[in-house]
Amino acid sequence: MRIVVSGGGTGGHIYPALALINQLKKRHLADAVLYVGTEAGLESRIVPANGIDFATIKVQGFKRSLTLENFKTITEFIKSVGDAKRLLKAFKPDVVIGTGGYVSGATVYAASRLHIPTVIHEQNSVAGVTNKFLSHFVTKIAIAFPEVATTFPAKKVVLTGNPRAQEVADLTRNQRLADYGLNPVAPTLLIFGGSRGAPKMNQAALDAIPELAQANIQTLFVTGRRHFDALHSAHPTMPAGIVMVPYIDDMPSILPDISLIVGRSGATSLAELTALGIPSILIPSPNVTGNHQMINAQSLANAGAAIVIPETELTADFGRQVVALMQDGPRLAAMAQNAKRLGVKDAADQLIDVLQAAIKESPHG
Ligand SMILES: CC(=O)N[C@H]1[C@@H](OP(=O)(O)OP(=O)(O)OC[C@H]2O[C@@H](n3ccc(=O)[nH]c3=O)[C@H](O)[C@@H]2O)O[C@H](CO)[C@@H](O)[C@@H]1O
Repeated sequence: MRIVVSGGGTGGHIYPALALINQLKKRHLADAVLYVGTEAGLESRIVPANGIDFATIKVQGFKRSLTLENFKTITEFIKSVGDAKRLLKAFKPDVVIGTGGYVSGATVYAASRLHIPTVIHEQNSVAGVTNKFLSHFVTKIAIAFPEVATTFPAKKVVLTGNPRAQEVADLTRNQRLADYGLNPVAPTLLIFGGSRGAPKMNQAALDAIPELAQANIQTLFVTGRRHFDALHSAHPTMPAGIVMVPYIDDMPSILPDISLIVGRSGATSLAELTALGIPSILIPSPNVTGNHQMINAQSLANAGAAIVIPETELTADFGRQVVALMQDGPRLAAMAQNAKRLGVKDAADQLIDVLQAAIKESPHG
């Protein structure tokens, strides 16, 4: 199939799109692929680095209330849709999929106006603004959490899971922690605040470091690119066994060697850690639509796969809590098993089925 994929802004929208493309390629179903993103989003670095054709359009986000700014945004949106239409007319895709972010709003909407079959993938337990808007125009809607189904027109919805889960599901330990100067066989804690990093999370990590060091807990602390320089100047050296880095370019290479994750509860991260069966302590971001990170996290906590700590309830005891769990082998093993039960190991194949159904359903398909 000829496919246009669009999703951007943040890793949580980009990595599922890349996982889908990889699986299409693996199954020799990708005759031609074009990724449409923005220059400003993380996708402009990540997508070309993965050897995928990348085109950009300019988009601006909507404010949630009606402001003068939104009038400008609407004009911008109409312009973005025009730009997207030009790209689509030239590329002639059989199907267009949006994985979230404003850029997917313009691209998928443009496709629907051109009567090209369209699919959106909603990673979260609460729908984002873009996907809510697009749900009225698209052919099919793929979801990863059953809770979100009722937000969308029922006959379009298919539960597929997150394709990134399939990409990592069969990975096994490969001792790549050595690339970061860590002992590749020691139990390891990974701390990261989603794809962009989170200052509150970084602070909690810094506060916990003396305790982690004292307990000899090997730790990989990922700050997020834009926070690294300031943190590194303030803390130029870390205790032995603790490594601070800005970003992990190839997360799947290290995840199988991680014993515990302390992180935000972005949907794509959760898809990865359930597919692999990694226990976690989740501190949901409170700054997201419909508090969806809390709902994402609770679905893992309810299954005994994760411990949830609301950001407002982080205390000076946090470091001790993390150390205690890292030292509790049986509990970690039970949480790992419970996490693995939630993983959807064929999510990319299920999403490909949805793409094929969308193409078939279209009068031009
Ligand atoms: C603040 C915000 O709006 N966050 C949203 C964003 O999160 P965010 O972009 O943080 O997304 P997720 O936590 O879902 O996924 C992060 C992705 O980035 C990867 N990664 C992360 C760090 C790193 O150093 N290297 C790396 O490759 C992870 O392995 C994962 O694949 O999109 C998610 C998916 O729609 C939402 O659920 C989140 O609520």
